Amino acid sequence: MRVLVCDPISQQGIEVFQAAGNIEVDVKLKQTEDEIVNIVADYEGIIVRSETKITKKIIEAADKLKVIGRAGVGVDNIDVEAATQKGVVVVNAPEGNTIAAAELTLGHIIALARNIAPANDALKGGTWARSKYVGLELKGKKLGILGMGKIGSEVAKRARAFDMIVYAYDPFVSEERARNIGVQVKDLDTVIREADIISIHMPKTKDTYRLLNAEKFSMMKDGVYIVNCARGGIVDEEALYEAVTSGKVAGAGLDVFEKEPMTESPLFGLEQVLVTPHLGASTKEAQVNVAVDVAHDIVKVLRGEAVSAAVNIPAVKPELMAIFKPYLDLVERLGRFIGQVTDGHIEKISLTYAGDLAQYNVNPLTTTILKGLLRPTLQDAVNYVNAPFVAKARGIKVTETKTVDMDDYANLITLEVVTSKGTKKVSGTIMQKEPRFVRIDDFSLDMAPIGHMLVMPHIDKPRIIGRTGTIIGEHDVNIAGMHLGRKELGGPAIAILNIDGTVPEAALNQLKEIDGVIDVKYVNLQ
Ligand SMILES: NC(=O)c1ccc[n+]([C@@H]2O[C@H](COP(=O)([O-])OP(=O)(O)OC[C@H]3O[C@@H](n4cnc5c(N)ncnc54)[C@H](O)[C@@H]3O)[C@@H](O)[C@H]2O)c1
Ligand SMILES: O=C(O)CC[C@@H](O)C(=O)O
Repeated sequence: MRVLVCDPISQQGIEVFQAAGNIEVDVKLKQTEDEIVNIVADYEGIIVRSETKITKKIIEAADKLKVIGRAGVGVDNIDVEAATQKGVVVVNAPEGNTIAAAELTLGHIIALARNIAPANDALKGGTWARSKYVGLELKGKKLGILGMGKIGSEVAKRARAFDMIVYAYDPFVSEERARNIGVQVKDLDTVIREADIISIHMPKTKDTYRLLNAEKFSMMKDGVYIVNCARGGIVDEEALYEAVTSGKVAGAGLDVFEKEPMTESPLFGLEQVLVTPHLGASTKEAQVNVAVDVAHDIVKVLRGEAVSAAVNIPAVKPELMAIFKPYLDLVERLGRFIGQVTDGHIEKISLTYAGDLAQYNVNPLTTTILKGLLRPTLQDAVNYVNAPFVAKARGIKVTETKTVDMDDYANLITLEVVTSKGTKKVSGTIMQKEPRFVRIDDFSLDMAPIGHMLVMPHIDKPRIIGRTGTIIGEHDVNIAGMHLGRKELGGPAIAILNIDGTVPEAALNQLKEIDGVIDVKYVNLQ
């Protein structure tokens, strides 16, 4: 078998293939898409870091390809969907560079606070400028961490060692876990308003793209520092330039950029901006870790063994697959649904399997529910293999209850999620081979969990549904179906509307204003 290495990786990673015996390695760096397309049909495996993009065109030309390995965390340079469609496993190395990225972040923070880069430039240019470069002490300052995952947590621990007050914004971090490492969980706007230094450690997703923009900069303290060692694009670079030149932002440390490689930017002309060329993972130790981790997983995939960090393949044993197959789709939808209707930090997830399924090891179903639930926020960082680990690492308690007694359905799966803002529950089953939701909170209903929906808990009274239809119609959104559930006349009720597309924010706000409507959530289960 042959593995193509497209970006430089540590020699120890290559030695893993040599030790495996029957795997030949070709290192071909800095190739264009077309050059890779021309040779990729000869390879069973590919390894990249962040430079080379493994596009749909490459994947489609890769007839023998079984696995793509990312020596690092982010798989945003790999078309995972195209790989999944072609049955190619994508593996990454999610932990090997955590410390390296956390340490570089601290490097940026200290360098900004003490003007190390401009003072260095001035002195080497012949200027002994002591009063110009008076800095700030970190002790007692508030560090606002956006994204308290692996790297954010390590940054927090190190900041606590500097006696900083650490605030974190991350919907998937429990307050208990944050407390254990001395971090206070806050909402986004509080972190933005109160932090002296803001450091980004979240993935780049549609929710985080340009999260720090002109509006957010205007809310910040005067003289705030911004550090981004996560992904380019989370900070709006033009807005940052304006904020630094206006003096709102005292300085910024950037390891990542919206377009990479980035060699020219107006930001490079500002002495308050410290830049590094995506060096977060670039330590000898991290490069050995990620290359060795990903090489071991590639060898396992090529040998047909289970892997620890598959990004796109469910870990379901073949003999259980036939039984679980219809339920995997159902439970993923249960998870995705709850993931989009809950507010607040998730504290506890309870799963109940009632009926025939209770006699089996339902781990694959639980993992799939967790993956569905965490995916809207964590995106590629959570997969079928690591979802339970990711939930545990965030201090989320997961309990599983099984009961074979079930009167109404052959099987009923119930997912209940307790967050800092309340409890939400949804139950589903398979009817005539199709997934159905049959209970939401305490309301019985029967609906196909597909497509776009509006979920509206409300008080059962006239004019709510009519007014809803008018508002949705005014925004040119077509209603395809509707499901209502209520317990008693005039009491709490729920309306689920199937709609033919997304709903503008303005429509959601108008719907929330209707007298009797308790909440409105847009849910996408496409
Ligand atoms: N500069 C580098 O070389 C380098 C090296 C390693 C990782 N990274 C990047 O650093 C980032 C963090 O990596 P990690 O290993 O800690 O990942 P992680 O998955 O452990 O943590 C990411 C955290 O972000 C949170 N999050 C996701 N969406 C959010 C949102 N909308 N709002 C708030 N929080 C949100 C998640 O809940 C999670 O806890 C990633 O973007 C990764 O690609 C960069
Ligand atoms: O490969 C690199 O050096 C960057 C890695 C880093 O951005 C990651 O996501 O792991």
